[in-house]
Amino acid sequence: MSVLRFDNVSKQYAGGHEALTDVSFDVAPGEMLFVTGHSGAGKSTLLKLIHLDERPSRGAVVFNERNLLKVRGGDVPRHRREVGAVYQDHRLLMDRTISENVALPLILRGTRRIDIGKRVRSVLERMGLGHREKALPSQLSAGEQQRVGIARAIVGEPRLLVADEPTGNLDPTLAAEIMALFAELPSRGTSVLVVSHDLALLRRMRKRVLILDHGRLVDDISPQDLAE
Ligand SMILES: Nc1ncnc2c1ncn2[C@@H]1O[C@H](COP(=O)(O)OP(=O)(O)OP(=O)(O)O)[C@@H](O)[C@H]1O
Repeated sequence: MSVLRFDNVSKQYAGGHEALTDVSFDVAPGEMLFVTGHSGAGKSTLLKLIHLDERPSRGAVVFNERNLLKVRGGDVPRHRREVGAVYQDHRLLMDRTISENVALPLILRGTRRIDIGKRVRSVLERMGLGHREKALPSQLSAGEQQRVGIARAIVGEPRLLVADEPTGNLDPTLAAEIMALFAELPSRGTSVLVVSHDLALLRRMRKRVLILDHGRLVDDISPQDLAE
């Protein structure tokens, strides 16, 4: 069983541009992998299809054995709660405290108040932010803000975490720290798919790498091949 499967997926935008062509791959439970490629290769489009910001023109995106084409408009928010997302610009609510930001997905899900408190504290501890619960995002460094974004994405224990250039604006030490946090998630049952064009990072991480070129999946490199 896979967490995510792309079956011959193509995506043509309204203007006629084909951003993805016949893309097929599987993500296993507890797997971490990267997607890379030149600017315009189709990386963000691939994430948009997973997040249901866009729908495929042909083929199927299957998440947890459910064809996402069958997810109707009203069920899209529920699907999005099953997929944690981390962005380069982390999109925190600037007028809410760190713990309020992290609690948001649980509040939306209707989790009991007492459980929300426990889970938020626990995930903030894991991210090394236990002492900043009451701070506002503007009082944190860029790396800390990014960790809050990750805490918010994983607090609901999603089956899959997707991240779009999550270390793009961080220095190499902080980037390595964030990647180490991601690398821990598979052992907790969350698969992780990271879009990055940082080749040095990809080599260092030694995880599976999918390479997109003009919308086609041209390579699927296993960690063993990378290590050679
Ligand atoms: N809404 C849209 N309408 C029309 N064309 C689009 C749309 N979004 C993306 N495209 C085109 O689809 C192609 C793939 O775009 P996409 O954003 O997926 O690439 P990317 O690999 O994420 O690029 P980057 O690394 O620069 O973010 C590009 O040629 C882009 O211009």
